[in-house]
Amino acid sequence: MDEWDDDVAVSTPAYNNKIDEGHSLSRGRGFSSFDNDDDLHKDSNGFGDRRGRGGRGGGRGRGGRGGRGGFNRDGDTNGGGGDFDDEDRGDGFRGERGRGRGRGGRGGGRGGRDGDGGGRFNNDDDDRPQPELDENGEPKKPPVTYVPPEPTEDEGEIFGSSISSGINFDKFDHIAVKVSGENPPKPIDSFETAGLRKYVLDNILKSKYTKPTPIQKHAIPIITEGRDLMGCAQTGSGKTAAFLLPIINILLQDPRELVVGPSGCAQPQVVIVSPTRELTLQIFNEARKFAHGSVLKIAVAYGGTAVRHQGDSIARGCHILVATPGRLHDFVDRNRVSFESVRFVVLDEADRMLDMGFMPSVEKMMEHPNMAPKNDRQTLMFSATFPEDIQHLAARFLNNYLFVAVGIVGGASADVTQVFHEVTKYEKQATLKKLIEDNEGKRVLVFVETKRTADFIAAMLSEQQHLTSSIHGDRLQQEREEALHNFKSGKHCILVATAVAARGLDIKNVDIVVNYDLPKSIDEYVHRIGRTGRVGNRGQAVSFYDSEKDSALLADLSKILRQAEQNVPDFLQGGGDSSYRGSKYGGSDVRNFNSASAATAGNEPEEEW
Ligand SMILES: Nc1ncnc2c1ncn2[C@@H]1O[C@H](COP(=O)(O)OP(=O)(O)OP(=O)(O)O)[C@@H](O)[C@H]1O
Repeated sequence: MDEWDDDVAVSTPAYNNKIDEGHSLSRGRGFSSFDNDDDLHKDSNGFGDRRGRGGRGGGRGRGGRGGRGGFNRDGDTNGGGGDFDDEDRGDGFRGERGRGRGRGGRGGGRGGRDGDGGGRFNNDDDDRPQPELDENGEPKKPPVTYVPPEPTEDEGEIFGSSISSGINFDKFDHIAVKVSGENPPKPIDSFETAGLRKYVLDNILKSKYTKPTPIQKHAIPIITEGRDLMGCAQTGSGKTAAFLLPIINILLQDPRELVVGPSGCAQPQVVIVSPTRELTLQIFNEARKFAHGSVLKIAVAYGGTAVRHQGDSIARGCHILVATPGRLHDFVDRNRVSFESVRFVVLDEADRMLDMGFMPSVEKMMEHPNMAPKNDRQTLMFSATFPEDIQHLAARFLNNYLFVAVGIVGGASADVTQVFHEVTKYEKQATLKKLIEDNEGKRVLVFVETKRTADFIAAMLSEQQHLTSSIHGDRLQQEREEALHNFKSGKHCILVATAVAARGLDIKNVDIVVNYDLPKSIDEYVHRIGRTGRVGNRGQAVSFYDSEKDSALLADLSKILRQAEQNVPDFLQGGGDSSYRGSKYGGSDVRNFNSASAATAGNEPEEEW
């Protein structure tokens, strides 16, 4: 047994120990009935009407901070916790987020056993085997033994992962771009004239990229010239390659010795962090793709997997390490990874990485005694959304950076048609069923608010013979990867997901994104609907608007719709001030650089934001 595996553990609920086979009521997921529309939404009071699931408790919501407070060092979000607790952050702090999420859920619920008064079933009478408890009264966690499949060596698979660009790809060139900061370099026109090495160019060719997207045109020379960058461009517009290509090119152009310290402590030259495991894995595969055939070694570290396996691979040395913050710090704390040789730090989904939940992990990394000071490294941040308050927070990690905004900072992809249905919570199930029936055979990604709803909806659709998977933070990592694989491969046409799948995931042929539950923030909405309509392909987003629950989002939604030149339904009209911190068309740099150093291309702004 690996000592680390003891420490980095997940809860393995009895109901949840199979790999993804789709969902079925008969598999004992603990749903006693589907006529519980009411029950499905009743949990917002934080009480654990768990209907026999026995595990994740009711202490979510406001009561959610009562538990362990989330100092799970792995940030291993497989490990139960509140119903919203999905991402792979490092030091917990989940309970401090706006909505009072929090790991407290784990302690509180247990079907009412702990006297929270909420549970319909009193588990005193429950003769099912109860989990063994640890010294804190928490269910003892079995070690994580999941070893993910080895990354493919098959060229066809390596280069076949990209989404082919769609009919609107050329329209990217008409989006206004604003670059601010001192002395920005000129954007490139083509990959061929960007001074990239042959390896990199060959791999671009094999990826079937014919020309750079706007963010790539600007980011490639900026990074190549050694500058720090905050890059903001719409979902599905190639931000990953915008940082990977120049970084890989520099590592090949100006190679430095690959260092592995005493007892296998790797010293990566590039550290890329992202908020979720699946996104981390995706970036890892993208990095392997663009570095294919070269000497560069790429490694990955994310939670929910056996630590020894990843540790062994990292200990062989890596130029590029792609990681979730929790697992990264685990390796750093155990002297398996050191920041001594770091040349580049990349925060993907940077606004998420810098919000309250992840900020402690990011600070810990950036301010680690081994980490090169910001003048001696390049720091790069990317996202489709970059609220101004987060930009202020980001600035302390950046050195005289350039800010690139392609289109409106935080704007939705214009290639996604956004449709809204006004529904009550009681009508959501029927509306979803009809939508799925009307779109038989289409690939549909359904977002819900809670893990519990994700399981419920997945089971409901499976019961109706729609092959469905679900992905959320209570599923084992193996199940999560299987679910995603089944959806990507088309084995299952429907994937029901919590916020864990909202950002970054690049899945081919997602026809429709459904917001069964609308998210709380407009940025989250933009990321979610951005899972379709990528690289110039058309997509559709259908959102269920429940005026009782979603009215706080109303002004933001109507603004986002107008910005994307889409119809605003009557029920979304009005709504007072938008909380959305949109800015002038083309985005805004909080440093208020005047247009002196701004390079603008494409259409001029039509609307003030
Ligand atoms: N220049 C290009 N030509 C054609 N396809 C491209 C190009 N650049 C990237 N792509 C493809 O576009 C898709 C989306 O890219 P990527 O995932 O990097 O988008 P993103 O901007 O990071 O989106 P998100 O904000 O959702 O994370 C990928 O499948 C990628 O392979």
